[in-house]
Amino acid sequence: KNEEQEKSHSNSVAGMEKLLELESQFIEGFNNYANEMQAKLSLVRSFVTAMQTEQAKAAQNREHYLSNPLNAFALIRRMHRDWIEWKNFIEEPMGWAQADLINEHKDQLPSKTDLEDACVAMKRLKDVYNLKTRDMANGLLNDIQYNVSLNALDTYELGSYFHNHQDTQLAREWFSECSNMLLDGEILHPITLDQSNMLFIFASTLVKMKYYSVARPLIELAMKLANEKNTQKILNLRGEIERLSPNETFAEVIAENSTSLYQKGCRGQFATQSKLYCQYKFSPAPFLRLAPLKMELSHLDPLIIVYYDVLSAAEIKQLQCYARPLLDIAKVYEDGKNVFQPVRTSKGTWLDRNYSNWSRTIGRRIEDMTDLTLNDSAEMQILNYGLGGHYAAHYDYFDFVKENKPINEINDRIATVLFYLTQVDQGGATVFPRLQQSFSPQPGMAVFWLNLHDDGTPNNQTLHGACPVLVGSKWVMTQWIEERSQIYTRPCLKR
Ligand SMILES: O=C(O)CCC(=O)C(=O)O
Ligand SMILES: [Fe+2]
Repeated sequence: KNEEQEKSHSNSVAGMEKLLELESQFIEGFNNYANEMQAKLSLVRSFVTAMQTEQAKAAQNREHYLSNPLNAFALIRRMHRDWIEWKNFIEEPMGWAQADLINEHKDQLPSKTDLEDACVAMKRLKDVYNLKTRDMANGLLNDIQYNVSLNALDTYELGSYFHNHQDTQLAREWFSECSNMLLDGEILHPITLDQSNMLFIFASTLVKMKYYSVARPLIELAMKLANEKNTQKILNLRGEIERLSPNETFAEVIAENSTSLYQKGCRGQFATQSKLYCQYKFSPAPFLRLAPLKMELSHLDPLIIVYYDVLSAAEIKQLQCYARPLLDIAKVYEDGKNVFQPVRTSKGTWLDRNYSNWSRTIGRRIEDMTDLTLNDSAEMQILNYGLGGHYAAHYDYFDFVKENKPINEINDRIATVLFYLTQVDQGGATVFPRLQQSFSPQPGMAVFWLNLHDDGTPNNQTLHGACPVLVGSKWVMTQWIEERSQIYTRPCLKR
């Protein structure tokens, strides 16, 4: 199970590039397979033609034909040798190299869990952004039409997943999309030759699941395409649908009025407040006199400050190059340890600030931005989100009160700095639902906020989350800053 989570293909867009590369190898293999078949086919065809010509010559008068010693000798030789060789030729296995190629990479292929995660991510996108199933299937995502659509097999997979997970309303919607595609002439399975039988099988599955109204038009089409062999069973199924369909139950469609503040934020529906003010930050480092930081005060309690152009394009490239080969499933802290949880779907890696000169520079800049020290703080974490990748609303502090820790062991995360390395085409905002604040990623921008009150207790107004990425590859870097080493510069105040 653990190993499977390490792979978790859908959890990072950059991580999925490996799959695309692998598929390109498979395609090349299949192309070779097709070429081999074609070569074999043309050999067979030319042999058949030659033999037919010979037969035609003989047909006029067989005895006369065979009375020529050349014809007689050739026939005997052919019948002794050639046909056996052709038999061997036919039996020669084909496509083994290609099958081996796939077999060798079997454990790099997405698992059942990966596919299920991907289905869950599709539902998350639908729910958070209030998308219609039909629009999703057709590549219309939040009013932007992409030149991409799902095919019948994709929609069938989603229908089956939601059916198996008791979401019959959603299952019906995806099966209906699948059915519409089939009625438009799409093929459900590329390896079936008998279209009518394929429709029959799909319709009987739908009948078993009690989606009679989705099955009905399919069975009509199957009837049209039927051959003698399957007419009777199609007729039987049609009868069954007529008999059962009055009992069909439709799940109640829940009116869309329960939009949470989090969802509103993700949809960009918070009233756009004027940010408090903007200024240049010239201190504490003398260097800032020359290159002040552009900051925008966004919220006072908890304090939230946004910085613009605080990472250069070159630094962003460095960070991504460093992280790309090291991406591993991101975890969350729970009961004293770090574990994988579906509330956080991304891949990431840690970066020691002392890794190199450029990382040290970034570390110093964080201290300038925050007026805090990073002594004893954890490493920086670089993250890349995947299909519908998100981080559900959470706090960055630990809340040791809940954990019953003695006071001298308490060292909480006083602040967070969240850098955006990329822009996200759609979705992927960071939302503070209780403050009704949302931030859309822009490369080089950073959000800094304090997680604790001045007396060191957790400020639950800092609840925040990363909205699912609808379209894009979202890269961020976070620095969680710890409390205790701030003692000389920022002593905690009594309430
Ligand atoms: O990626 C984001 O927008 C937020 C990430 C975050 O909250 C975290 O990593 O703690
Ligand atoms: Fe966070």
